[in-house]
Amino acid sequence: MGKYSNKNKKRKDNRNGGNRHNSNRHNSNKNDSRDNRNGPPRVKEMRSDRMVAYYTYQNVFGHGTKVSKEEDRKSFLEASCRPLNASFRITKLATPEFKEQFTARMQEILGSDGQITITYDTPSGKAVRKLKPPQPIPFIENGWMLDVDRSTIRKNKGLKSFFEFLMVASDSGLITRQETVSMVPPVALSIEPHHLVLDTCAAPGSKTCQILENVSLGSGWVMANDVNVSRAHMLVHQCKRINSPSLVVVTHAGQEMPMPKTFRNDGEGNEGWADRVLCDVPCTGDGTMRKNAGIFRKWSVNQQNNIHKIQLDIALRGVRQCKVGGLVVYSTCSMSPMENEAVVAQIIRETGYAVEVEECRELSEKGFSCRGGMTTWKVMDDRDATRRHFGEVIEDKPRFKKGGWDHQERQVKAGDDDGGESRPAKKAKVEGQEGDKEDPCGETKAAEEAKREPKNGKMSEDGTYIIPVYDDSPEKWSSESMIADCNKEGLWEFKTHSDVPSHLTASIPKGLFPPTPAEASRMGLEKCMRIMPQDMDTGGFFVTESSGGGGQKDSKQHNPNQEIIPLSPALTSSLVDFYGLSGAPLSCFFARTHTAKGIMYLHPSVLSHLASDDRGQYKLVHSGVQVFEKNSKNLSLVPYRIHQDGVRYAAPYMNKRKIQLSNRDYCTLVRAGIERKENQLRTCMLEEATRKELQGVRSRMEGEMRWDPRDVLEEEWFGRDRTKDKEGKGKGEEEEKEEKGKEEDEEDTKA
Ligand SMILES: C[S@@+](CC[C@H](N)C(=O)[O-])C[C@H]1O[C@@H](n2cnc3c(N)ncnc32)[C@H](O)[C@@H]1O
Repeated sequence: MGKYSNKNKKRKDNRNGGNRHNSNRHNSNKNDSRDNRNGPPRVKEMRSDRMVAYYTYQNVFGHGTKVSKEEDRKSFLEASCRPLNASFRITKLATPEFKEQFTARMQEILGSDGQITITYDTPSGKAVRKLKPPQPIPFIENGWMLDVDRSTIRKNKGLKSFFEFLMVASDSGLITRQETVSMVPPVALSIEPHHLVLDTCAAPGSKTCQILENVSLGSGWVMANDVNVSRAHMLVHQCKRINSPSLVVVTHAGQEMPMPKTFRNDGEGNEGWADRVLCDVPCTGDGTMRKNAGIFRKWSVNQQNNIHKIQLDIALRGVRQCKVGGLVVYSTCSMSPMENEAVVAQIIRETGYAVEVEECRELSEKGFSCRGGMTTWKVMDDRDATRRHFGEVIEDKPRFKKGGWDHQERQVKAGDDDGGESRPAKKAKVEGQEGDKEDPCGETKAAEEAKREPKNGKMSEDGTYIIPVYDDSPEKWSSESMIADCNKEGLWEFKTHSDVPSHLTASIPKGLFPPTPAEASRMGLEKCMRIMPQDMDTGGFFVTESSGGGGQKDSKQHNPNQEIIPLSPALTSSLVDFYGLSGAPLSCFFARTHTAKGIMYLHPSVLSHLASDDRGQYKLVHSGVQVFEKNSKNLSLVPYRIHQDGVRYAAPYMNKRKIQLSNRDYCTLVRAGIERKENQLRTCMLEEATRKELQGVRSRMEGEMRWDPRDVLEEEWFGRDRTKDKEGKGKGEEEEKEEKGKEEDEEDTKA
């Protein structure tokens, strides 16, 4: 009881704005968490005074909405502290029947209003809430939003069957669990089936999948890139659910994406190759605070300033790859103008206004609610970050004097980072400036660390979190007061670029500053789309659609790393003979290694694009869909067998080794497979009834093919009679049984 009272007291303090700078705050949260094992649930405050002071002074609250800035800030704080509701899309590739059945089943499980209740923690113990039915997302085709967050779906017993149902549908590739705002950029790209699309920062790949669904049914294709090789493999894994030959995955720094010769800017042409380019760039991610509660604590202005340059370079390279007249979408999950409007403004400047911000009608016509972009903002520096890094500053006067840096004030005294010795600070090593410059994981360190914080998904909206309250009196909204609040949090403004001390000009370049009124009137930044958490009950997000392309010189080259190996004529003709392939696009079949373990199929126009890469610049991570697989087992009957991933690209051309299974027989095979897997059995150990059914299927298959698949295949490929072989070696009964079991295993796998 005592512990609980303390927490209540703390809550009260916080509500009154007390204890803001308590350095033990995070430790006490840890204790809360420990106490929670036996006592009442933990109460945690979601608060970043620095972040609120910064966005208040940036005029983010009240911008682009009819609501007053006070109300807007309140609803922002209220929404930010609530766990993010889960959402998903039924993919474009799903049949209308599936969509119908899926929706009906989902509604059956979740029921109408109030059928399912969930239990959650409040400061006074457990409480129960009725779940509202899932709602369609009006601006996303087949998009659905649930009335519960992901973590609760996973953990709540009442939602177990729904969770399992979702997982099965998701594993089958027919639905994609994806955050609502993350579905927006692919829609803004207005992709048509014939489009060639470049996704510059693609991992883990939810947007790539969405794009791929749109081009997979046409002649278009997607090049998905990510600088981080292991994340690029995650992307391959994610996209495997779609199994499309229209995807190629490469790994490059987005700002150095190679440009094949045909499209190179050699002074004559200025054309790019992509119809659509998505630059969903790495960012500080403060819009994801509803998923990553730690964002509140780790939030930093310097991270935003530092990441601006890389975002700009990736976007400029994306623009260069885009055909003139194509569309480039730039997006982040950050709310900061430094990572958003400032990048867009600089793209426009650097391309000599060749790029124009477009209005995205497709979204606005479908009830999509967002705010326009900002046309002006404040450039600030987190002075506390410098102090935190070096230890206490001896002379605690304003250090950034107009026109320069006061060297006297760079003396620091003993601090954690300095080994206890007083010495001059290391040059320009300010938090986030070096180490955080390019984070291979796609997020700044703060965003990464924030993920390790407790998720707010565990909490409910009804009081478990304390929503921070700020003084809303008119004088608190005056410029002076807002600046004072920022300064108190260590944030200092640079009015112009000439105020920036020389050691900070790398992280605070001229391009970070807002446009002049004349520039702003030409830039159209108000057509950018700012999504605040309170607008549509989502995360925070920023999207800009712009037209135009070209405008940048081609630069660096990469080492050749080709992985596309044409098949030998002998291998091709044996495949053609064996499977009776007729009319198949054989030139699109290739291997990735010289041992040709897998035979892949890639869309012809992707192949021709890669062929135009005369210098072998593309570093390929993945290309095409596997159609055949080398059969390496001892008892192999078929040197190359059909691979499940690419069966639909080979089957239409096969005139041999193909039979039509009845639905009943198909179900028998699947059921036997499940039974075998669940009980970890071999086929010969299955229930008698199942074995009999399987025998029936086998004889019907053999009847349809008019030969025993095993004997004929073995004779064809190995020129020997299997029965004689067995007799000749005089195998024992046990050995034969074992072998038969293995063969049956293989047969089942093939089926
Ligand atoms: C915001 S995430 C992209 C999310 C992705 N578009 C999706 O929908 O799943 C940013 C990605 O950019 C990658 N990245 C970071 N720096 C990069 C760079 N210089 N060039 C290309 N990709 C980069 C990161 O590895 C990360 O996967």
